[in-house]
Order: sequence, then structure tokens, then C-alpha cells
Amino acid sequence: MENYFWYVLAGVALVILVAAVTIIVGRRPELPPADAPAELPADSAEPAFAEPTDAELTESAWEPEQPEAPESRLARLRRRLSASNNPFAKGLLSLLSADTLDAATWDDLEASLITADLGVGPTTELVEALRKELSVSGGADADRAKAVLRDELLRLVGPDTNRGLNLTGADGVPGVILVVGVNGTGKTTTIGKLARVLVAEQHSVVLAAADTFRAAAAEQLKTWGDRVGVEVVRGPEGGDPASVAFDAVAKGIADGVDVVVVDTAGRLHTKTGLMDELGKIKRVIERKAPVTEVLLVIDATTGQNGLAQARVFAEVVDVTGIVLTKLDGSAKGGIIVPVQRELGVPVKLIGLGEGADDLAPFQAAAFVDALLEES
Ligand SMILES: Nc1nc2c(ncn2[C@@H]2O[C@H](COP(=O)(O)OP(=O)(O)OP(=O)(O)O)[C@@H](O)[C@H]2O)c(=O)[nH]1
Repeated sequence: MENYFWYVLAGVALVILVAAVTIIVGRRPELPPADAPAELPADSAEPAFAEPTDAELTESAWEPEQPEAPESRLARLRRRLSASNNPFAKGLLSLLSADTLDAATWDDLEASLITADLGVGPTTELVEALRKELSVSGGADADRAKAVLRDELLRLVGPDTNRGLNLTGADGVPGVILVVGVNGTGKTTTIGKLARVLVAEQHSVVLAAADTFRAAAAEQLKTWGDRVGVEVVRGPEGGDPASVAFDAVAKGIADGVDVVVVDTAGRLHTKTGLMDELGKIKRVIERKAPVTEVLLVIDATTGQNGLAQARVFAEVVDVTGIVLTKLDGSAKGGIIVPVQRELGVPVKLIGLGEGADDLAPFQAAAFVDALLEES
């Protein structure tokens, strides 16, 4: 009986102990794990879970962006070109309208042209032509100097060259644009901008992310495509670029689109490696549709060095047009002349900024006029 009493007492004590421990533990504030994000203070105006915004609620009604209309885009880009290269052109004009055109003035003029990346050969030609035209009278008035400079620059740039993109595929298949060039020159950005231009001009487009070397490149292209509602065909990172290009062209044919634009990796490992890779991409695409345009992208700020690298690409694929990027703010517009001359291919498009609509068709007369515009 006595034992029974002690058992009951021990049982009651145990129950009280368990209850006490439960209450104490229950009251202790729970500590967040060490790596948890800091909680908002209790009086923060921001709720822990923000209410969905109107934009989020209407996400299902998402509409692709409307790219800038061609006319306003061109007018804006012409102003930008003029603003970035104007100091150079003004310098030339003030030299040419000096009272006397002496040897020192011609030297200064030559130095300015070389600085603007016109290249030695074209600079010599231009200076010779200007000397012939202007030095007869020993000096020139500003208007005459400007007219002569305009004519000579235009002659160097090539006023009558056909610079249109060949977008028309044979027998109802899409036109195929293959975009090549050293990495970092602006290939992916150019393709994104080009897709916008094509959409603005009512073309239907598919993009191929055949730069499988860098996962971010495919992601970047997808973002560009999504913005204007253009399909982007991708493959696994490190996968076969030719197979991505093939799938994209097959999709373009199946969907009946007008143009397929193919992004490629720009690694300059070895010339043979590059030749194999680009050659294979082109061959595989052409099982489905002819490549109608091969655009080589060159960064205008890299000068002669960029030109030397571009030459390797031109040797391994038949380039049909050049895109000169980063012409904004570089005052190196002169590079257009040696680029065309050395590669034997016209500049067809120019990049004038990082903005979505900062790509313009290259027009020789408009370009020279923008350089010489009064501002
Ligand atoms: N200022 C300026 N920047 C540009 C222009 N075009 C491209 N860029 C910038 O150049 C950088 C490189 O562009 P990408 O399009 O990634 O170059 P990429 O040739 O595709 O490079 P990889 O994918 O590495 O082969 C980006 O920061 C672009 O915003 C241009 O016309 N002007």
C-alpha cells in the first residue's frame, strides 16, 4: 500500500514536470536558422506577402512590345551618329577652311583621319584628293571645303553599294541569316535588335540560339525574343550548335515564317576549329533551306585589331554583309572604309547603342551627311 502511494506521487510529479517544460519551450521565441533572410520589422509598411500588382493580375493579357517605327528610329539614330562623330568632322572642316592650307595643316588633317580609324591607304587617298581640289587657291571657304569633303568621303564609303539584307528564301522556305563574329562584339544584342526591326516591318521571325557554348547567350536571346513575341529555339548547354540551327530552320519552315536568324558562338580557338564549326552549321542548315545572308559583326571600337580578327571569320565563311556595332560615342566612324575595303563586303547595319531599337541600316549618304551636319 505504501509502495502504491509512492508510485502515484512519482507519476503526478512527472506529469507536472512535462507540463512545465512544454509551457516554457512553447513561450520561447523561435530563432530563425542562421542562413534565413532577415524578417521585416513588425511595424514595416510592407506586408510579408505583397498583394499581386495589377500588372501581375493581368499577366494573362500580356502583349508583346511594339518596336519603334522605322522612320522615327532612323531619325533618332541619325541624330545620335551625328552627335558622336561631329567633333571629328568639325575638326576636319575647320582645318580645311583655314586661310592657308600649309604642310602643317595637311599633317594635322592626316592625323585626324588616322585617329578616326580611316586607315592609312584611304587617308592618303582622301588627303590627295582634297589637296588637288582645294589647294589650288591656297585656301577654301567653309562651304566649298564641306562640299569637297562630302564628295570624297562618300566616294570612299561607296554611295551605290547594295546594302539590303537578303531575306527572301527560295521556294517558300524562310530566308536564313547566319550571324558570326568574335565574342563580345554584340552578336546576340544585334540579333535581338534585328528581330525587332523585322517585326516592326511585319516579318515573322524565328531565332536560333546556336551559341550553346555560353548558357547565358541563349538566355539573353530568349529575353529579346520574348519581348517582341518571337520564338527562340534552344538546345542543351554545350550541345551541338548545328542541331539547334537545324531545328530552328525546321520550325521556321513548319510555321511558315519569313526569316530565321541564327546566333553562333564567337570563340576564336583555332582557325580550323572555327571553320569546322561554322562550316557544319551552314551545311546542316542547308539540308533544310539555303542561307541567304551571312552577317559578320565587328565592334567599331576595336579598330585594326578587331579587323584582323574579323578577317579570320571572313576566310572561313562567305560573309555577305557586315554589322558595325558600338559606333555610338566612339568617333571612330572612319573604320567603315577599311572594313569594307579589306573584307570586300558592304557594311549593311550599324549599332548605335545598347537600347533595344538602336540598330540602323547603313546608308552611305545619310552617314556622311550626319558626320558633317552642323550642330
Ligand atoms: N554601346 C553599344 N554597346 C553595344 C552595341 N551592341 C552591343 N553592345 C553591347 O556589347 C556587349 C556584348 O554584346 P553581346 O551581344 O553579348 O555580344 P556577343 O557577340 O553575342 O558575345 P558572345 O555571346 O560572348 O559571343 C553588351 O553589353 C551589349 O549591350 C552598340 O551598338 N553600342
